[in-house]
Amino acid sequence: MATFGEAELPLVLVHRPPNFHFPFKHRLQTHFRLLDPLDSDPPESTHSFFSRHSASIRTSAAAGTLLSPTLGRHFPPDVADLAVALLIDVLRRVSAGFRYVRAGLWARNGGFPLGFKLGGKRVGIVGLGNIGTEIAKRLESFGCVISYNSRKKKPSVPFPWYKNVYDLAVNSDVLVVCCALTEETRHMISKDVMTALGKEGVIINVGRGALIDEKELVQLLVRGELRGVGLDVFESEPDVPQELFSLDNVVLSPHCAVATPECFDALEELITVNLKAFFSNKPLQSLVPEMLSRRYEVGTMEPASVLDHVYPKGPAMDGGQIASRDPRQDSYWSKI
Ligand SMILES: NC(=O)C1=CN([C@@H]2O[C@H](COP(=O)(O)OP(=O)(O)OC[C@H]3O[C@@H](n4cnc5c(N)ncnc54)[C@H](O)[C@@H]3O)[C@@H](O)[C@H]2O)C=CC1
Ligand SMILES: O=CC(=O)O
Repeated sequence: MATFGEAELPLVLVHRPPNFHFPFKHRLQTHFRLLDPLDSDPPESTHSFFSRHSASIRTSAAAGTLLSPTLGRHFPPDVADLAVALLIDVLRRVSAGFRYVRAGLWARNGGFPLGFKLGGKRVGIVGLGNIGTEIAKRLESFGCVISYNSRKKKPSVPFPWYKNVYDLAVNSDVLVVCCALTEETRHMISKDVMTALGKEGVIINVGRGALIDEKELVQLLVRGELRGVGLDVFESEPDVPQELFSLDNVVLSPHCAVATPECFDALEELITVNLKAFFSNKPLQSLVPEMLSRRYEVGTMEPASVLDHVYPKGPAMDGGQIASRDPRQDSYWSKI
């Protein structure tokens, strides 16, 4: 069995969802020695890798666990920009107009069907967290009327709150979906909710695909029972329902709302700073609630049980992040 104890660089065990491809891995490798169970052949779960190499990891100099919010403060503006871009595209038919021009239909057939105004639309935000707040800020400045649904009314927020997403849909022209995916929120945008939004309704989803009942969404679109949708996320990424490809009122992007080089640079910087602070016993730049940010000293706990301790119910892998089930938090993730 390999031993990791003699590595000169601090040893970091990477715990990531399979579909997160860690764009800055090479740069982090100049500071840390990364052990990524998913790079094993065949790929392994973090738990089994941890157990298998437990003895070596325990004798390495820096046994401990670091969990800290990483993207949190960097990505919401980028995700919000894409959500607004999708909404403007659906309403003003930007991509559809491009296809029309490119196919030579403008010259052949003349005028293109009118798009719809953004200003004045009643936008219901599903999940007014970091991203939802950025979206609200942007859309308010376009003259939209904002309201939201979340588990609880947020006392400092001026927008009307709807206790359930159905009532939010009844009172909205647009639903922007950006809440965390949990057992509770899976398929929260159900057929009933979409029907309540109505034939002139638009849905934008930058949260997670499974927040929407995708089969029902496709059926409603095929039957012309929604004005349009803009989707960055899908239930079985990267598989996208084929029916969507031929619909002109559908705008699709490949789960890239967060993916700007600026965001990844900031993320890499934050991860590096946090890991360096961790290895030199200094305070982290970004902290998670106490329960998740403990340091486990060598020998005080079996490494495998550290993960069980941090995720008492097991990590909720939702397709792009590790979401905590801790009810005190809205969502939590760590890319490392
Ligand atoms: N498309 C992309 O590239 C990205 C997508 N995301 C997704 O966006 C989600 C939201 O991110 P943030 O705003 O930063 O998270 P956040 O934790 O700040 O906000 C989540 C919001 O969801 C709400 N929420 C949770 N459970 C709910 C429920 N049962 N009903 C109604 N609302 C509920 C919470 O009240 C909270 O306001 C993430 O969980 C992630 O899935 C995040 C980053 C990038
Ligand atoms: O969807 C991306 C994420 O960081 O979450």
